[in-house]
Amino acid sequence: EEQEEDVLRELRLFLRNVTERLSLDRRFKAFTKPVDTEEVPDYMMAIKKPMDFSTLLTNIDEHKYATAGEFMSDADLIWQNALEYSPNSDAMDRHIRHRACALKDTVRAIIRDELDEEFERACEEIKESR
Ligand SMILES: Cc1noc(C)c1-c1cc(NS(=O)(=O)c2ccccc2)cc(C(=O)O)c1
Repeated sequence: EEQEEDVLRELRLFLRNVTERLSLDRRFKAFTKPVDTEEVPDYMMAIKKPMDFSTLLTNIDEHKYATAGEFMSDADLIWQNALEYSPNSDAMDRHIRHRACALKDTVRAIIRDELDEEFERACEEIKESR
């Protein structure tokens, strides 16, 4: 009903705000759009579920996330994929791994500081009731 739609609208506003703030951080520029398979031809063979900030925003707009937890699972894919694809000791891989680790810590810090536990529980109850 209406109150439930109000909660889900507030969730989408919060998730868009988090995603947009991450997209503005210069450290995370490589995560703003899908990895370019022209530039990185073997990427799709190595990574089964690519993810990036622009795809997160599209998913939010398509009401794909019923809870912040579901959003976190996709947001975590971004840094997990980067660690998986860039495991080597060369400078480029180390660079992307540092950014991936910074992204992991930044997402967790934002959610811990800004997501109200009661609000997330309300989203989970709406999801269970549907
Ligand atoms: C993310 C990610 N996961 O694996 C890799 C590798 C990256 C990643 C992706 C991008 N953006 S891109 O796929 O459009 C591109 C790749 C190569 C040349 C020019 C553009 C940039 C960088 C970067 O470090 O600059 C790294």
